[in-house]
Amino acid sequence: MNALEIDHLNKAYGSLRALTDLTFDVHAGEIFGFVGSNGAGKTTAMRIMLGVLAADSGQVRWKGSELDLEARRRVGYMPEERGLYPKMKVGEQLEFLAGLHGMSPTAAKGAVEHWTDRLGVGERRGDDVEKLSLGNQQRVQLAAALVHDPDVLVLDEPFSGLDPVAVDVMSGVLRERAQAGVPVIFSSHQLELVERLCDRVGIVRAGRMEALGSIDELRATDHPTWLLDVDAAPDAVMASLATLPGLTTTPVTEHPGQLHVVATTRDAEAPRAILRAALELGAVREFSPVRPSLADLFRGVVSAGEDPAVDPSASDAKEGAR
Ligand SMILES: Nc1ncnc2c1ncn2[C@@H]1O[C@H](COP(=O)(O)OP(=O)(O)OP(=O)(O)O)[C@@H](O)[C@H]1O
Repeated sequence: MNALEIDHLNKAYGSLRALTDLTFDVHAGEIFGFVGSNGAGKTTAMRIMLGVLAADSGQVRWKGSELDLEARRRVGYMPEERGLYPKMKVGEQLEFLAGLHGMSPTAAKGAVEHWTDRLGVGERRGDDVEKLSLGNQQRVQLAAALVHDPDVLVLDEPFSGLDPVAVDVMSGVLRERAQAGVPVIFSSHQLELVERLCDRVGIVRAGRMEALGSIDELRATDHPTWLLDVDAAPDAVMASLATLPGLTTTPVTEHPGQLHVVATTRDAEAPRAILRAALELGAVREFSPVRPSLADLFRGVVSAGEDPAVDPSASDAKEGAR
């Protein structure tokens, strides 16, 4: 099987369970988005995939065989902590790293020229890494992950801190690598980007894989939601809908007067019942299904595990502070 398989990984740091039975695979040629709140376990899982951290149990396989040291040389990895030597020249450093992956000096030089040009840092090959802006250092870091033409790409937050042009360049490179048959997995908190770029997504919460699939597959398992705008007092609409079974209604913060109606059970009759109840109160200005974004789906998955006693805005504040 041409896939990177992550099979029942468990990992604890002392008494903290960082991963619990984490299982998923990334197929050859697909871009997989690995998302989750801060501390959900993404970096831990990616470090285990690379072999820089040992799992307590579970396996990582590539093409059906456990990833051994030799196979790991064929993986391109972009670590979250970034790992470039600040006082070494960009070109020399990349050639050195390519050599560690077994490339000849001539092949390494050609590959370094190719990738630095492709990633827009060709002009900086003769500069020390520390003289580059953080975004350009990140482009060099991606070049380091790509320079040995890896069979698998594992990238920890490759898009954080990049300007929109660099995001486009990086997205183009990942698409191109996937089209060449490479499984690409990357973590990110930029959910719009993940939604745009990825074939499949995995949402982790507290070390467990809580949702897995294409965005459309995740939408299909989500609770159907409608936007409702009635010419009547919102409180009266909410009170009326509260009498119907299996529905929860919340005001849309950005648009006073509009409501989101969520069906907590799947009932084909629900839209008709909502519309009937609304029409009894006033003219219906809008009634339409809401297509949840990945950010909406993510919030649903994360809030499903929240302790109701905990103020949910606290975790938003943490996300926003990143
Ligand atoms: N070396 C370590 N020692 C102890 N605990 C650790 C260590 N590394 C990570 N952890 C803990 O393990 C959990 C998972 O951390 P991890 O860095 O894998 O999460 P993450 O999903 O990558 O988070 P972020 O999005 O913030 O980068 C967190 O609770 C973290 O505090």
